[in-house]
Amino acid sequence: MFQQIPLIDFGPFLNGTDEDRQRVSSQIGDACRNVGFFYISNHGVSSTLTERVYEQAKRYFSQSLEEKMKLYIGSCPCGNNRGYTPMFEEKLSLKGDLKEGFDLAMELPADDKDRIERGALLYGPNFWPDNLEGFRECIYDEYYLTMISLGHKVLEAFALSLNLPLNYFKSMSQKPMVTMRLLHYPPQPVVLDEDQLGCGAHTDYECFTLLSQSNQSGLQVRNNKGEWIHATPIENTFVVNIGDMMQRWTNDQFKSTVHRVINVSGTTRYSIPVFFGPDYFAEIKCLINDETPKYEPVIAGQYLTQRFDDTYNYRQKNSDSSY
Ligand SMILES: O=C(O)CCC(=O)C(=O)O
Ligand SMILES: [Fe+2]
Repeated sequence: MFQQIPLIDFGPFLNGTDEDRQRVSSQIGDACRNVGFFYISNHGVSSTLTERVYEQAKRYFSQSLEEKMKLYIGSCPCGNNRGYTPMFEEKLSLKGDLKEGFDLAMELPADDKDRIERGALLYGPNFWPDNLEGFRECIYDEYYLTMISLGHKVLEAFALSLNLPLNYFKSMSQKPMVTMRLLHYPPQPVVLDEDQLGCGAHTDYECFTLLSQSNQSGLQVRNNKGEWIHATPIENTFVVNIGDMMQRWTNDQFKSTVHRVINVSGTTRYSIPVFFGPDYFAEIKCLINDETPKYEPVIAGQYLTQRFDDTYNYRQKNSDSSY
């Protein structure tokens, strides 16, 4: 039963010896098995870069609704879930979430071979604003690509903690489905409508999430007693949490823990999650030897498409969930 979320120094994994990497991985493995959430410090991403991304997020969201709706996620040309999500569009709360977002993922051409020839429709280009100079460079060229590198390191730590070779996940994350979101939560009244939270109770869909939070608290994590534990922001850290694909992959060894956001800070809250999934065609199939698999194998991209279909208003007509 956890009462708090562990903080793990990731520096020795990045810069240390093999022994350091084993030690950090074992701390991470414990956190993944018992909590499903942990913070990492000394992750190598500069705080100045992160601050600049928040500045861009504020700049983006301060535009008029009309301007933002030009990039409405439901009208992105490739239908690959990129662009602007208005308030209440996402239905993790029954009445829709009290947040707006901007989604992007790996920049690939519209005629990407896997997309055209093999139906990997989540691949393709992003849906960028053309009126915000420097936005794309800061968000994508600098931050997104940095987070991809960090994500690969986290996958290495997961591999070691599962007694697998360090590079085990590498061949399955060459063209990874990594969605980054800029999120903006307006303050919400203290009297709560349980059906309308900043982000309703949910688990994440991919393998894991690297989350940066602004100074405002709001994120809560449910422990196995059903108590909500606050994931208070800690400066210069990322919150890392396991998603459903990793729980399936590890046959429930790693926990995809339920969490939600309620912004009662009285002020605006921003956060930047980066959801790290594997390649579209990676097979998510029990990787624990000598255990009976609890889940049917799934193709990662098909699984993720279904999860998006289930939560985004604009995709509801496609939805017929089997997960
Ligand atoms: O905003 C946050 O702190 C967390 C958001 C979240 O859980 C999500 O987008 O899946
Ligand atoms: Fe989440």
